[in-house]
Amino acid sequence: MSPVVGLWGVEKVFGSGVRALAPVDLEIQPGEFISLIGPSGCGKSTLLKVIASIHPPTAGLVRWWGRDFTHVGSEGHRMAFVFQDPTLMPWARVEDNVRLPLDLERVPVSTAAPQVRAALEQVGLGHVLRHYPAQLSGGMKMRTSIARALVTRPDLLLMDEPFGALDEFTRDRLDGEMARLCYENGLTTVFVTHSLYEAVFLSSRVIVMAANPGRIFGEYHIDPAIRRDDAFRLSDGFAHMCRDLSQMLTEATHATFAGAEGVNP
Ligand SMILES: Nc1ncnc2c1ncn2[C@@H]1O[C@H](COP(=O)(O)OP(=O)(O)OP(=O)(O)O)[C@@H](O)[C@H]1O
Repeated sequence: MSPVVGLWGVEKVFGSGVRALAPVDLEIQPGEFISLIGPSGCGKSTLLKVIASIHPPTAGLVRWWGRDFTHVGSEGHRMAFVFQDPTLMPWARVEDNVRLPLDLERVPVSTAAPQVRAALEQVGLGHVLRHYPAQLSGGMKMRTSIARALVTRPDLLLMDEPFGALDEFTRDRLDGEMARLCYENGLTTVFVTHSLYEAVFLSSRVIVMAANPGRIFGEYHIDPAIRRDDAFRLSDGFAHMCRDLSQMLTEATHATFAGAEGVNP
């Protein structure tokens, strides 16, 4: 079976000359929850945007469900992106914000309404359909943004540090909700984060990146069958995995500096 997304020998050099991605090989399998983590500037967002086809690669091959990007968007091959900023329309009610992707596809409002309600219920916001963004907390705004991504029933969810701006308590709660949502539905997810605790809590595979040039340094696997709940967060196993990953991140950071010396003498 083809991976959901496959990248082979993918490089990205920006017009400024910055080599954001050295050759990257990555195959994302159905149902995986992958986190991208690594030092600032190592190309996490760039890699996510290449996967989203927001950035075309400079070299290499990317395939979505075994085909080129023109096939993405059809039933069974849908992708959605969640940014760090919830980017809600302030003048529109929550339900209208969430309906936006369906409006853009010209889905009739009567057909869209149950999908909008279901997406909002998935993120625990079934009771604020008629609210405006200004009436929501930061966590609720982000949940609305996630509902807007879920409303198209994506097969691949891409998230660029979605909870980075939230307080730790809200973030932990949203992590728990995301884990439940993604694992229960077998939703393939790629998630950029700066938090190794968040990466361990959420992921079935953590990709550790190094910088100068941006590249994959290593990966860390976590049993997808583990229940992502408070008991897991407090367990010795969790602490052990965080220590392992922290060690790998330290090595990636050293490799970053070694790489920087090599690339920019
Ligand atoms: N649109 C762009 N044009 C030029 N250079 C860019 C662009 N986007 C990113 N870069 C550069 O590419 C490199 C990788 O950036 P990227 O944002 O992917 O890293 P990151 O790992 O996500 O960083 P951070 O953790 O700080 O968010 C950086 O040197 C950055 O300055």
